[in-house]
Order: sequence, then C-alpha cells, then structure tokens
Amino acid sequence: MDCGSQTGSIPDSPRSSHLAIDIGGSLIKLVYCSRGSGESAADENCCSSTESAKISNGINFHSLRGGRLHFQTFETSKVADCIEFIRSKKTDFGGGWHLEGSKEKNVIKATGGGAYKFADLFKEQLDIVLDKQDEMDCLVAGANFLLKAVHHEAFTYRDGVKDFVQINDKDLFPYLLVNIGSGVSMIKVDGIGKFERVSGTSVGGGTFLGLGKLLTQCKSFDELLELSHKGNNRVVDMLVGDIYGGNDYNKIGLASTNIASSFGKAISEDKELHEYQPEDISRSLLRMISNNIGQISYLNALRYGLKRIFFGGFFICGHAYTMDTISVAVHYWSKGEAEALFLRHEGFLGALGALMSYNIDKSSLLQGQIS
Ligand SMILES: Nc1ncnc2c1ncn2[C@@H]1O[C@H](COP(=O)(O)OP(=O)(O)OP(=O)(O)O)[C@@H](O)[C@H]1O
Ligand SMILES: CC(C)(CO)[C@@H](O)C(=O)NCCC(=O)O
Repeated sequence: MDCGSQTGSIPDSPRSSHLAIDIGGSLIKLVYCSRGSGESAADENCCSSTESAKISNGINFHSLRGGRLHFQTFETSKVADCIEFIRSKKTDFGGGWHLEGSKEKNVIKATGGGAYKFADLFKEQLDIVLDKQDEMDCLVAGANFLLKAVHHEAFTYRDGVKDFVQINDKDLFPYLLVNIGSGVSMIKVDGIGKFERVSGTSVGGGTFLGLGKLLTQCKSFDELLELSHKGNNRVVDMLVGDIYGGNDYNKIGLASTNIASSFGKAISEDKELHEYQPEDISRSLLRMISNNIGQISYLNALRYGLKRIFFGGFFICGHAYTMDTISVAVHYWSKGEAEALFLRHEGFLGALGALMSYNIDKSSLLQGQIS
C-alpha cells in the first residue's frame, strides 16, 4: 500500500497520515500508515501490545514506498493502553487526524462494536471523534482489497504445507468470507461492496478462549494455544472406535479414529477436571471449535454454490492445527469440492476496510504496493 504516494493519493502534510481502528469483543486492531523517517519497526512493540500483535507484526510490518503501514493490537479489556498508544502517536501525526470534508479536528475511522461502546471514552480522553463504519462493510472491503492488491495473500493449508494461491482478479467472486473473531460471521461476497451476511455462530474464538480459561486455568490465548500443541484430544474426545469396539463404521464413512463426540469421554470416566491434562482439554476444545466452524462454513458454501471459502479473524492467528482442522473439515464435508483458504492479514480485515474508507485513491491502493 502506498501511503506516501507521489501520485498524491493521500493529500496531507508530509508527517500526517491515516489511522483506522477496529474495536471488537476481544481485541482492538489498529492500522495506520505513516510517512517519513520517524518510525521504525521497533515502535510496534514499545507499548503493551498483545503477544499476537508481536507475532503478527513479524509478518505484517511493511515498508512502503514513501511510507509505512503499521499494525497493532490490544486486548479490548485494556482499551486504556490503546488510548495511551494513540495519545503517544498524536504528535507524530501532526497533532491530530483531520478528516477530509469534515469540520471536526480529530476524527478517525472506526469499526466494530467498540466504535459505539467506546465513542464517549475516546472523545473524553483524546478529544477524538470516532467516525463509525459498518463492521461488515469493512470486513468485506478489507478482504477484497487484500485479495486484489496483495500478492501471496491467500493460501491453502494441508498437513503442514502452505500453498500460496494467486487469485485471478476476474475470477474472485463469488466467495464466502468467514470471519472468526469472538463470534463468527459468514458473508457471501459477490463483488466490491456487494455482499450479504448469510450466517453466523456464537461458537467462535471467544468460546475457545473463554471455555479454555475456565477449564485449564490458562490466563491468555497464547498460553492456551501453546498447551494445545502438546495435547492429545483422544484422551477427552469419544471416538467412533470407542463406541464400535475399535472398528470403523464404514457404511457411513466413519473411521474408528473419527471423533464421534467431542469431550464425550468425560461422560463415563468419572474423573474430576483436575485429573485431565490441560493440554488435552485445550487440544480438544480447539479441534471442536475449528471443526464446527469448518462444517458450518461448508454448509453455507453448499447452500449458495460457493467453491471458495476465505477464513479471517484473529482466532486463526496463523496457527497450524487450527488451519489444518478447518481445511480437513471443509475438504471432508464437501468431498473435496470446496476449498478453505486463509489470509496472511487475517486479523486486520475490518481495520484495513476502515482505513480504506478514508478518501484515499483506491487505484493506487490496488496496484499491489503492499508486500
Ligand atoms: N492475544 C490475544 N488475546 C485474546 N484473544 C486472541 C489473541 N490472539 C488471538 N485471539 C483470538 O482471537 C479472537 C478475537 O478475534 P478478532 O480480533 O478477529 O475478533 P473481535 O473483533 O475481537 O471479535 P468480534 O468481531 O466478534 O467483536 C479471540 O476471541 C481469541 O480467540
Ligand atoms: C456480533 C458480531 C458481529 C460482533 O463482531 C460477531 O461477534 C458475530 O458475528 N457473532 C455471531 C453472532 C451470531 O450470528 O450468532
């Protein structure tokens, strides 16, 4: 993305720039582009950003021709840290954010539920007005932008192998966008600005983290994911073989190793929670939620005749087991007809969409200048 375009796509003073914010149920995502030499990648980690921000900064930090695009996250429960971060950036941004065509001095584009919930707080603490952008509009705009503009944005993931897929511009629509945040939204996208939210489920990333915290005493998402690496879901899940005496149930296509019932082993074992390993619980939970989302996504793709399903949202976090489970679910249920695709900038679709709602030259944004 060219934030400091010499073609004049961002008609601002040399240091000023644009910042957009997506305030969700779990995480706040900030995207801002800046010009000049004052900033460095190290800036990204100087505040109390979450661990996943650090992870994502590793892959998401972009040097731009004449400017830079920065990505930052905060836990929504730590909105005060986000406010401090923005305050610290205010001087770098020439004292504020000026919205073209608006009389307001400090206005930033904001999406997600928190744009409503925290509007007064931003006004009181920073004297900033949040210019609310619809969450679904932003998710779709962000996804369309990335898929059209960014080389190697989308990839498939199977058995630990990531294959980048270059999507032909003329062959992008229609597709299903599944955004896995705290909750999950499923959106049929037919074109630029043409979409319908066709489904959703409340069993999403918030469920994984919430239940995970309750069941394992983990304190953070990263801790919970880390545990899942070491776990064995078969200790907790009831398999087809557990029911069928070690046999497959071939007639309906179920192998003995298939999960018959997530967490089903806990029914009969008469064990207390502390007698299970948190690693196994975390693994089972991650598998249950990813599998369920993969299945509902496939059903919606089938319902609308869509072959491609793009998955976004911070729940995915580039995590191998999550992506593998979702891919297997889509492949299994669709008998190989539909394909799960993941996005490198998965967690920032809404924030990027909000950034694009500034009056910036879209044609320059769509010339593949984001790496
Ligand atoms: N560092 C982290 N802290 C908390 N959750 C994280 C973290 N990293 C990844 N996650 C996962 O990402 C989910 C949030 O994803 P995302 O930021 O896309 O959604 P959101 O915008 O907060 O939610 P919604 O769109 O439903 O309001 C969390 O529920 C959790 O499963
Ligand atoms: C409520 C939103 C859109 C907020 O981002 C999201 O959390 C979501 O899509 N939840 C699922 C709600 C449902 O469709 O049942």
